[in-house]
Amino acid sequence: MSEELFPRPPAEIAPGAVHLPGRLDAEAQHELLTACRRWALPPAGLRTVRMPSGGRMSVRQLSLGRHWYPYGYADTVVDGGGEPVKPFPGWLGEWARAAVDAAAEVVAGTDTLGRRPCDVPYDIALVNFYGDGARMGMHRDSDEKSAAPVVSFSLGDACVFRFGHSGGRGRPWHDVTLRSGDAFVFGGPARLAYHGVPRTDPGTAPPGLGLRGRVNVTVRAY
Ligand SMILES: O=C(O)CCC(=O)C(=O)O
Ligand SMILES: [Fe+2]
Repeated sequence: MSEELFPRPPAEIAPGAVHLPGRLDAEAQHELLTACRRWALPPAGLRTVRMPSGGRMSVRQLSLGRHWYPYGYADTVVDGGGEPVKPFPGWLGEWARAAVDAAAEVVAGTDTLGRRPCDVPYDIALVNFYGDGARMGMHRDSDEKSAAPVVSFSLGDACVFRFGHSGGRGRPWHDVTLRSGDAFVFGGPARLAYHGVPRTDPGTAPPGLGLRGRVNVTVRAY
């Protein structure tokens, strides 16, 4: 990304966890954001997630392919209006597989991210919308049966993405800044690591994108 003051090379944050800065160019970011805006409309659009504890997530969310609710997957919005979930688009699976292949280049010499080229049948995406002040606590993505890598794409405001380990929510962890267009892949030994978003940095979205806030799309295989 030429406008960055300091270069941001791809980096293996932990074994199996790879940050791919600037993975999506401005056109791809715009394309993904346009799709997110379409998906966010009802039915089965953006909603506030209620936790079993009675609290609400500050992040608003929608699902594609299968509906995620705390804690499982369903074909319909079982904790909302009961509508069928929107389909998972094939092109998003292609983007995810290509990102896994790019991440595998970074960890070349290890097979932590599975077979090359990536042949994972990605079929689920969670789209998270972070308004000012929204955050996501430390958690694991553990409701999928598949051990395939998770691929996340970020749009809009930058955030601190906290990536820990599978042994618990606590330290050690790495804080990584995810910016608009970045991808983050976590598989292999990192697949069940705890991670979260302690904060976003409002107002840091690329001016040309036309987004206030942050959108994150995580692609998974069920
Ligand atoms: O917003 C992010 O970057 C992370 C989202 C996440 O961890 C999730 O949807 O499970
Ligand atoms: Fe997650």
